[in-house]
Amino acid sequence: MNSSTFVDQDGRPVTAVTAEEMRAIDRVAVEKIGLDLPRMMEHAGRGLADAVLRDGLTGQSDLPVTVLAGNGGNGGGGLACARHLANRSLPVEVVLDRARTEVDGVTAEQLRILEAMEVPIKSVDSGADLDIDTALEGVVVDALIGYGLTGAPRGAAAELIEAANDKPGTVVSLDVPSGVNATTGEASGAAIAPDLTATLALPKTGLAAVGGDLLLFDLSIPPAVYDRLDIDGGRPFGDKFEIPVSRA
Ligand SMILES: NC(=O)C1=CN([C@@H]2O[C@H](COP(=O)(O)OP(=O)(O)OC[C@H]3O[C@@H](n4cnc5c(N)ncnc54)[C@H](O)[C@@H]3O)[C@@H](O)[C@H]2O)[C@H](O)CC1
Ligand SMILES: [K+]
Repeated sequence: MNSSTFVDQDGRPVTAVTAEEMRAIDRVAVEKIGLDLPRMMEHAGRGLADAVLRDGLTGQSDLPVTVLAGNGGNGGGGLACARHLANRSLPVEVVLDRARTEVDGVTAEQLRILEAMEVPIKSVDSGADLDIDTALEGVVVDALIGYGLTGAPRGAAAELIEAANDKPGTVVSLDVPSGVNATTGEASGAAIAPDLTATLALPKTGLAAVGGDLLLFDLSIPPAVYDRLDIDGGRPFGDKFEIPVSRA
């Protein structure tokens, strides 16, 4: 995998990064620049909402958009997206892959905002109030797992991935389809087959092996971060905040 795996609309190469490189980019952004996770997550959530709203995806029916969320940075971006959609009067509901009490950190902060907004939040763990099949009939936003995947998806995350794939509706994944290894593109178990992936900062190398459309969203990471790591990040966004990207 190299920088010519992806190109922008004008055929210019867009650098791809592995999960390890992206983790290093995040670390330098936080530790050396002070660009903290909540700030980046807000960009992720807004970009994802924008991806869901484009192409009139949500105009297809009155069914709620279901945001599937895990407990990491990916889930937190999905929850921020849910806020933006709800603010546009779209019916939105959140399905967590764990009990509410098991969500922590910045992701729990995002969840508390949604609770205050009275956005419906269900949890696979709460059993009785969730029928997975009927919950996934509208557009599905996949924010269960991103580049933090370890091994094949387990438990409720695996169940939700399979249920989402069984539905005919549109699935939009945040950063990487859940269950797909961000570096290799391999899926060693259940993996989302997305219609669209909204990936962040730079495409992940593994996305070369994934189907569906690709949009790249800016997280506002300064070029100095890439310079410090000797990664040729380029300036893929030009004067935009998001660009379509294709597999070369
Ligand atoms: N600067 C950035 O790139 C930003 C990225 N964002 C998003 O954050 C994720 C990476 O976040 P991280 O917390 O490191 O990990 P994930 O959310 O991808 O995954 C952790 C999550 O997944 C669960 N999990 C992991 N493996 C499994 C498994 N085999 N089965 C079941 N569940 C699994 C784990 O329990 C956690 O719940 C990146 O992809 C971006 O989407 C930020 O939003 C903004 C900054
Ligand atoms: K995901």
